[in-house]
Amino acid sequence: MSESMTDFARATQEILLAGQRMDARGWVPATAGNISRRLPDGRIAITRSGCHKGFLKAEDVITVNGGGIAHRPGDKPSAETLLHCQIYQQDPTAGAVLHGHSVASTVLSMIEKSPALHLADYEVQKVFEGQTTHEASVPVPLFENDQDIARLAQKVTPFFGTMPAGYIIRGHGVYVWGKDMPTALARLEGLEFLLACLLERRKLGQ
Ligand SMILES: CSCCC(=O)C(=O)COP(=O)(O)O
Ligand SMILES: [Zn+2]
Repeated sequence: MSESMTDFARATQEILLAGQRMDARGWVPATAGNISRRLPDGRIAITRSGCHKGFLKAEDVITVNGGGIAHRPGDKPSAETLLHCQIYQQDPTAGAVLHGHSVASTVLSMIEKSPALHLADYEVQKVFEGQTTHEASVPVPLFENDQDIARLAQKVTPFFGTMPAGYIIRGHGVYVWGKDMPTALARLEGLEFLLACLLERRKLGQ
């Protein structure tokens, strides 16, 4: 097996396990969500469009170039591939990207009319990039949903460097990334925990 095949096989296993974990938490209902991993040679391993992320098979992971074009003709990558490519392009440290559609991210982003949610006073916010204290306020930008993913990506571009917890697409879901899959998963779990806390507090009228 060549070195690049080994990297792809390892990334594929990480993507399959991440899909199972996200499914177990209820964050990728039906065929929602997508998952990717940057390979050392610059290719991006990403889920095929339309697969259930809890039941991914190795053949459901394919590779695209930095512009989101599949290396193998006929392969159909995630409909949101350009958002993954954008993160890898804008953040050279990013090695894994996770996108989910949790109840909390969907409901909160539809209730909240301002352009961001703010996470403050929670110990868990230290899971995010550069965060060392609960005393900080971590903004999570909210972008309007758009079926034109290239146009949506343009709206996100100016925010890179200011999104330690990722971002949310209104009525749609979260995007989170990290240097590797464990880091991205930890950030997703941290963000989803905090969104669930915010939702509980809203229900309590706080
Ligand atoms: C049924 S969810 C609608 C599409 C979506 O938002 C998503 O995350 C999954 O799309 P993909 O093409 O990656 O399967
Ligand atoms: Zn989606």
